[in-house]
Amino acid sequence: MTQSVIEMASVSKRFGKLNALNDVSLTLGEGEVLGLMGHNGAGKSTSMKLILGLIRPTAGELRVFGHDPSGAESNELRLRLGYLPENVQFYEQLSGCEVLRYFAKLKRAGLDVVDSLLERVGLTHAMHRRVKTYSKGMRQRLGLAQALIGEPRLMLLDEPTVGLDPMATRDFYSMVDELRGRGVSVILCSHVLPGVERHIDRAAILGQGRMLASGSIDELREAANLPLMIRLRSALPPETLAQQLRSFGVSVGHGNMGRLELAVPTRAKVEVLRTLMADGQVEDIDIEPPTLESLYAHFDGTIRDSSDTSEVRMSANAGTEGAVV
Ligand SMILES: Nc1ncnc2c1ncn2[C@@H]1O[C@H](COP(=O)(O)OP(=O)(O)OP(=O)(O)O)[C@@H](O)[C@H]1O
Repeated sequence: MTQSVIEMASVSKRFGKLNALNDVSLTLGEGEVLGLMGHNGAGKSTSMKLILGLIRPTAGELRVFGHDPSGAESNELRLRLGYLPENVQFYEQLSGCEVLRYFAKLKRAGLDVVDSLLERVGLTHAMHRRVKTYSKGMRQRLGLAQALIGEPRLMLLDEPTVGLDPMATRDFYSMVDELRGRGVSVILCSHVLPGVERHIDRAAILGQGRMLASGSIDELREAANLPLMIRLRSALPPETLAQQLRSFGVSVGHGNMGRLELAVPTRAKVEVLRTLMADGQVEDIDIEPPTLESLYAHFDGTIRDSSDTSEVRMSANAGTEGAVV
């Protein structure tokens, strides 16, 4: 059992009459990476600001490294945090190097870290150029470098890959893996980040200020009970396949490039594969478990579909687009 870096118990945050967060509980252990997801206005940034100690909860208990983040130790505590805000802004007239030196001084870190951080985020070539000449992706890289100053033990990254090209996104996730390997805890905050699931230990999905679901991807898959997709090419007509697989609760639809798409209840996976392979008619096959995007859509949909937002349904969804049966 790792030590808790964040303990949030039944936290609510009101802004006037608006309930931005409602009875939210969350824990984060040492070296854990959490994907915090939710629609616009779901309460992600509010959660970040609470953890940073910039605002206080209206109700509930919040501890970061065992302390109240807006209490007497808040300044010391923040030295252990790295924060990349959404839409990061810098002093436009300063160079990238000067920006990092400025933040290094604020964080009481040595200035010698600046060059290596710029190299780490691929900005060495532009370090003496003014930030006003930087592209969106370069600003985002500078923001990441800023968040890494002082070797933080907890990183809060709000929409970290916005503006990054595919190579930079890949480098970013390698950095997350490396941080995790060093025992740094990370919260990645986003609507949904494509490709993030391999790099997170757990996901937490917020909707209208409530925690809709949280757990490992496997736990979320189990709770959502979404079908896995099997895409295949077969010599058999779709109707025959549908007939063969009906008793397993499989629905068969048409996919791209003449392939068939089978929505298969997870519990029936092995039996379905056995049946498909038995007659030797399958020419090509791919199996795709429910993605994080589909899990997010599922849990987010539960609250959007529900008129009473205090009661969240976790219903199974075993349908597929364009089903032929
Ligand atoms: N300082 C504030 N005063 C009043 N309302 C606020 C304040 N900050 C946030 N809110 C409201 O609280 C709710 C949650 O906002 P929050 O910024 O946490 O959402 P979010 O999930 O980060 O959204 P986004 O994805 O758009 O960044 C929203 O309805 C927002 O308008």
